[in-house]
Amino acid sequence: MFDDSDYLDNVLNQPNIRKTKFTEWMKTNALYEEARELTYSDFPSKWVWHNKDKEWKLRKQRLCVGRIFYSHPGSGERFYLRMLLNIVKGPRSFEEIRTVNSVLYPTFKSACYALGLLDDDKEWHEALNHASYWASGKQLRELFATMLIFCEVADPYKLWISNWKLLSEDILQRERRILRYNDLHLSDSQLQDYALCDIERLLNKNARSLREFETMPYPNTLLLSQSSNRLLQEELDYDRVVLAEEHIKLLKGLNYEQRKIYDAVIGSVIEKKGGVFFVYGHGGTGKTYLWRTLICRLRSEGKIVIAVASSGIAALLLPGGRTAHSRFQILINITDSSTCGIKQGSQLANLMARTDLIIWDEAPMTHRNCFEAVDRSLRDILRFSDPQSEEKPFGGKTIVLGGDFRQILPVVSKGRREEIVEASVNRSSLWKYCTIFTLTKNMRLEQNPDDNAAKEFAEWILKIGEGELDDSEGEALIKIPSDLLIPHGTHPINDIVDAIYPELQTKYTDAKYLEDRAILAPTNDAVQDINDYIIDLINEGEETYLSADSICKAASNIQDQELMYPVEFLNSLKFPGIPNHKLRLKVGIPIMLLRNLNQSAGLCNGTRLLVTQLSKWVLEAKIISGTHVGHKVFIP
Ligand SMILES: Nc1ncnc2c1ncn2[C@@H]1O[C@H](COP(=O)(O)OP(=O)(O)OP(=O)(O)O)[C@@H](O)[C@H]1O
Repeated sequence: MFDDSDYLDNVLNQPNIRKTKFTEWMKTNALYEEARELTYSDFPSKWVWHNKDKEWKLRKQRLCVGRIFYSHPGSGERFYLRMLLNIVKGPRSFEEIRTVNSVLYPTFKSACYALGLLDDDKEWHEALNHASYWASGKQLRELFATMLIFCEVADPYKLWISNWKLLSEDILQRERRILRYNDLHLSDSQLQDYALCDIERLLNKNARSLREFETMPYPNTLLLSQSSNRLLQEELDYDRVVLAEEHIKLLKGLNYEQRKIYDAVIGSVIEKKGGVFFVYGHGGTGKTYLWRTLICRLRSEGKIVIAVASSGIAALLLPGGRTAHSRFQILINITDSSTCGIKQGSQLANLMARTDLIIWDEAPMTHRNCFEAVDRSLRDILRFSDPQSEEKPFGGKTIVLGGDFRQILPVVSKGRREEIVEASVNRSSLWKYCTIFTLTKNMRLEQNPDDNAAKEFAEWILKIGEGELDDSEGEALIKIPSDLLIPHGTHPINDIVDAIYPELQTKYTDAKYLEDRAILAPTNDAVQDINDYIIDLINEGEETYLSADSICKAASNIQDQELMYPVEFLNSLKFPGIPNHKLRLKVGIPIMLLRNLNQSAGLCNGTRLLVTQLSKWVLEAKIISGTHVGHKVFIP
């Protein structure tokens, strides 16, 4: 305490003036082991500040929430120190606050960066650099394209120009091999052109282009034009002999119901009659098997089949499958008068014009507006080559929709039951054109006819779908048979992990063991608890990844929004589909991707992978589910 009239020197020389809550916090950390388990923001939850003695003492009662004074991002080191105080536990000095993984950093900002808390291009430079120890030039180009699409790189040109040598290190050898000319020499600008060409193609597969990144150079158009019909080429680039052989095998296996559908669809394609078919069958009735038979037959004859599914993970089960949204360029915010983003005269429009069959799996999951948008777009594109197309559903193409209405219906945000039903494909004006086929025989059970438990389960689940377990309309309580439940004792997480992953510590390196099991949890918090528990069981070095969260400046014009949303608040937010601020990983653990990173490489929302190497800025993982099992990929 001091008065206005006191001399400044006297005030500054008071014995307690140098003791602040903050400096005493570090002193307390030095004195008490138990104090060192808390961050500065958590400290008041267990310790209380005694202003008279200028001392922190252990709290005896009541819980308390700590709050650190706000510091504006423009205030430099103070802002970064504040950021660290939400993370660092128990430091005894300023130096310890700036120490990350035993390295003392010169500034709080550089320590924040080392922890991955800053959104800065330096991290993408380092990710490419780290990955170059493990990855080939081709894999690095894929990583670079992923960064351009998903990582909001601030200066793509700088990233390119500082790393182009790494990104093109395999190109000279590749071209020598292709041209069978061992003395081939390529100049730096030619090497850059080839690498940029590859990157442009990778971006095109995700409906993006280098042209969108203003500072990035565009490759020599002559080189690119060698693959001008890339989309068509991709769809025609199948080994017809292998497909023909596979088709013979699959065709022999078709059951009566599948064969009837096969004949109807093939007839429609061959006679170019067009038509909309809907194949309705519950899980295991052989829809995917039927799609594969149709696809093998037509592709082996050089015909084009576009195979799409409503979700990325279902698309992976189809040979050459993509999500419907990405293949048809369907808008995310779709209305009942939308069309797709397919431009007349574009490669995609040409591909559509040449398409013989469209297969759309899991159709009941998709909003009817999407089918109607594709229908409108196809009529519009095809009327140039055949004016009558405008009058025909889907412009006269043959289209097969498949799925099961007992499973997931379209997601209507905060929608009531009627709204969800109204959004389904069978409420669309196109439904009247549909020829409906039903598959009833569970072929999955046929493979193990003696597995009575599987049979009972399949019957039970079907009864739920048919509403036969309860008479009530709408919501109902379903009693789960006791043999399907995991009995739990005092530690439910331990019980569920033990039941699903027995002997985890010895078996976690076995990809098959991991591929066959999964725990589904209803909330992110439950996922976090289970993940933390499992990660602690695995005896490997751990790497922690923190997100760099900030408010999108374009999203609103509110002044002082940094003040309203301090960083630790943003970090504490948890959203479905987005990992929490802190992600703990170890080599050997299975992970699931939450974005459609690169569908043609099998990387989509739901793909399961096994972590094989970890660096601070990039991780290497092996795919363990879908069509690209065994492939190694790099994720920034
Ligand atoms: N005609 C058939 N001959 C032999 N095996 C078949 C046949 N039809 C399906 N199967 C096999 O039965 C299993 C289930 O089939 P499939 O995956 O095609 O069913 P589905 O209807 O797509 O199932 P879900 O809806 O659960 O994805 C697969 O292992 C598949 O290989």
